[in-house]
Amino acid sequence: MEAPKQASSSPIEEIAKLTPDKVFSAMGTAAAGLTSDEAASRQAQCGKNTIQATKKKSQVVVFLSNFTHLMAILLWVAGIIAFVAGMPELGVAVWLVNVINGCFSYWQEHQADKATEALKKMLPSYVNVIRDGHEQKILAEDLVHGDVMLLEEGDKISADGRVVRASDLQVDQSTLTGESNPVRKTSDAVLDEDLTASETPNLVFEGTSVSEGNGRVVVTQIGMSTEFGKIASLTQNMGEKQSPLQKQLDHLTKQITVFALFMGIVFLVLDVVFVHNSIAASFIFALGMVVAFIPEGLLPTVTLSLAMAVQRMSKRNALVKSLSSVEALGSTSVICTDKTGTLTQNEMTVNHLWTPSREYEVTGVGYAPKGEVRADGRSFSAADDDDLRLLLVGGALCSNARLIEPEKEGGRYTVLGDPTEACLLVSAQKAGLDLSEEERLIPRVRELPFESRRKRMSTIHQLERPLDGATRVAFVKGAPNELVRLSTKVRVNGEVVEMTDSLRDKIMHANDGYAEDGLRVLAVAYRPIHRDEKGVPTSVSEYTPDVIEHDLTFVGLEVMQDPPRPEVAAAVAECHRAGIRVIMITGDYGLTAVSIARKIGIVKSAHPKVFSGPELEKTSDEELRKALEGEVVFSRMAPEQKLRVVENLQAMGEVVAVTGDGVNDSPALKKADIGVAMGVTGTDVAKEAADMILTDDNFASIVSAVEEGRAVYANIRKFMLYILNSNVPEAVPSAVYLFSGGAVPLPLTTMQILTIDLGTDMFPALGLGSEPPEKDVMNRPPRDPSEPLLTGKVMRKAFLWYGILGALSSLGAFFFAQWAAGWRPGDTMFGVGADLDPTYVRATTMALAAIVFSQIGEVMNCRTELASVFSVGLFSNKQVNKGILFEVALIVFITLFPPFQDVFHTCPLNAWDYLYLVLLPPAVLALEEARKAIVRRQGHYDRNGVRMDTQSER
Ligand SMILES: Nc1ncnc2c1ncn2[C@@H]1O[C@H](COP(=O)(O)OP(=O)(O)OP(=O)(O)O)[C@@H](O)[C@H]1O
Repeated sequence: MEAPKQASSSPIEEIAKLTPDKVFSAMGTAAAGLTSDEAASRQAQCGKNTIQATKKKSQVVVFLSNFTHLMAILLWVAGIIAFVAGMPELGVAVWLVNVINGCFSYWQEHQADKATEALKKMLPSYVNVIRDGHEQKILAEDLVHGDVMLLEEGDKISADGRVVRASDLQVDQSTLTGESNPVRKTSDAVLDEDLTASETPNLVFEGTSVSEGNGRVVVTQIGMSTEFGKIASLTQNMGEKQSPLQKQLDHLTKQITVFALFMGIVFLVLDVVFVHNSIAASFIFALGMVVAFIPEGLLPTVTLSLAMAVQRMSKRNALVKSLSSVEALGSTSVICTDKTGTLTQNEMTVNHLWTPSREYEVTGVGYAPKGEVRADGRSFSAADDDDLRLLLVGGALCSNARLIEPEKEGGRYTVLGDPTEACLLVSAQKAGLDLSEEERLIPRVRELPFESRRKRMSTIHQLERPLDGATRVAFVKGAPNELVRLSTKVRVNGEVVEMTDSLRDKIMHANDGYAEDGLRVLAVAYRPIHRDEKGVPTSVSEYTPDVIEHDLTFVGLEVMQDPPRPEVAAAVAECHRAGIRVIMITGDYGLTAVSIARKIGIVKSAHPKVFSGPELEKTSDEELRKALEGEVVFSRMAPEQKLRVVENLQAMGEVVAVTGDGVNDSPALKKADIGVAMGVTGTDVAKEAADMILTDDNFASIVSAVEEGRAVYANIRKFMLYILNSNVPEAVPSAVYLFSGGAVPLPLTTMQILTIDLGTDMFPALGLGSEPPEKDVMNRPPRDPSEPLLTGKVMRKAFLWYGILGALSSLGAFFFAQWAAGWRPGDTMFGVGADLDPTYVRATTMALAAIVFSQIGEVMNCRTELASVFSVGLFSNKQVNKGILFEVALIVFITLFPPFQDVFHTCPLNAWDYLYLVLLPPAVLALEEARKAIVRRQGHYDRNGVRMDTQSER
């Protein structure tokens, strides 16, 4: 083969002027594609087909941004004030808080970025090419110029290329041109010099997608030399948008910061008025309060817990594309799901064949062509029965799937392509047909591809031996009611007869019988095409469905089994417990749909409302919404109609997740709160429009993702509950000092408050972000998306319960130390007017240590909302355990070593002190466990927080 040429040396316009056969030689390739060796050598020369990321935001800028936001600036200023007020060690400490916080935030963001980057790599894109003479699936990044790429509806185009074969090929070029109407592409040479590249009808471009038809393309440009590569720098600069939760938190953080400033001013004034301290000393005191209240670390922790949830979801087969989807999943209230492949196994086996003259049984399971076709107590082969033969040949030749033989003896047969089509190949082989021989005798000359809207597909074949007097035939297969409607004749006992109403009834009666058993039925018909027929163009390339798909001769039915996935019934029941409705929207026939829906528990009533596509057209939005309030199944739906259902559900206030796989599903996927695309069978276009991709196409994975989504939200609440509650034990001792007019010396110094904020609180809090979903998380109704993150309930629990427990522990420790040294009520306390009094130092050390130890109990309390923490395992969260060890080590450390004792106003503690301290966590834990037990008993919940009496059904 001649030396490789990227079309950069032969301008794209030149390629457009060539006829298809010349294109091959110009690109050093052939209709049978490149050889693997040639492709490898071209890749070695020109590199991989990737769009290199343009310059990302500099890491230095990203790092520095963690030190320049509002809160950070406040802390910088606070440090300066401390210096000016003559407390340099405090200034250094405040700055240190800021630096550590900033580094920590940067690290968290970096982890979150890494997690999302890793996800992107989990969904590589593939392309079908011809190499070494046969069709293969390769990674898009391995495309080289000269590759012959096969395009089908829904494919994303992965390189620039010249079309060499097109069958109704239409391409959506909106990513390049902004024009959303699909553009028709042809393989003919283009001589018009005035066309721009994107206007040239025989060129296709990277980043665009096939909206209809199929075709073959010779790759002319890859990677950064494609048109898309050239403009990639423009699109890659689009920043990640903040999710609603992140926005809410940003806002909340600002509000709390303002509140902290307000509290600081109040404490300053009170200090001056009540304790008569100097303004400088009061400033320092107030500063401690401000720093204590500012919720540092809230936003990055939330970002990280969202990212961690995204990672956990990916392990459960759900790839989420943005962090905001995690939240929407948490509040999903309706899941609209299709049936085939999502609820069912999509491993089709034809188990019955039906013609107006006979019903056949087909034995054998799976895709192995082993089994037989039986009727009237004997085995039948295609050669025995003309109608049977036509049914099987028509079905098999009107298919694009391929059966792949197992590599090892005894292995499983697999399929390439649509399982609905693959099983037709299997049934034909079971009746003894040699399909490659049939393809040779009746070659396909054109395809009118399957469309969900038409619910059928046709292929046109050239005949050696005329059929019904014609030399061309169209095999049509599709939904039985559609084909019956389009048929004017029927094959009965080898003869062609006129279609009558009674024959129609007979066919539909047979169809309904199968459908009621949950079986999927496909009809096969044919249309002889006479050359001189009126209205039929002479050129096959001009055949359209309108021209071909009418006046059909009905042949028979292929009936296939597609059993529900075993895990789906439990997942549906889980949805119902979780207050989530499941609505089936399928292209399949109503009776089949209802039968499957009943088997998996989606419908329970005897006569659920069934809306078919055509019926929906005639229904007003008002009627539709009324129907949506009850049990309803949507059948024979065109993908476009999903959009209307989604819009109406959203108008009813529901948060909707919708599944889809085809090009036409995109509008509904985009409109949905959570668009869910199928990773295996979905088109690239659907995957691009979706928010989440199921790597196993399984409905149960959506439910797992919802569970994770709910857990994230719950964890963020737990985290906030924890970090807010410690504000109370930090503030109350200072308030006691203020309102006693200084008679009670300050139980916690400003440096000690910073110690809690800076060192001890952060790590256990982080651990709460990785708490796995609680057992009852799917037993609660969906979260109202408008509910604020910080509800009155959370604040009451944080401030009035956990916070007060912490404050009592801390004040108790302070007074305990004073009392142990001989102080009695009425006496002047140790430390009044004497900052370095040893008893006072011990008492403040105890006040500090008591907060840290009571926080150990609190973090355990925060881990579950209602369930006993023992039901999830007291030490089951490793992150929390590490956090606890860290905080205890830190507190022991700063009490033991003299330089730290000076800075933190601490001293070593004795055995009695430690006895007091170690009693705090169990006490705090026991009190909260008792409270939870009472609430559980009142509400009839079990130890796991799961309601015992009812399963909430909606
Ligand atoms: N490859 C095909 N060729 C011809 N007809 C088909 C093909 N696949 C499906 N059909 C027919 O078209 C109908 C609609 O198909 P569509 O893909 O929209 O939905 P579905 O596969 O039945 O189910 P779901 O919407 O739940 O995935 C099917 O019920 C079937 O009768």
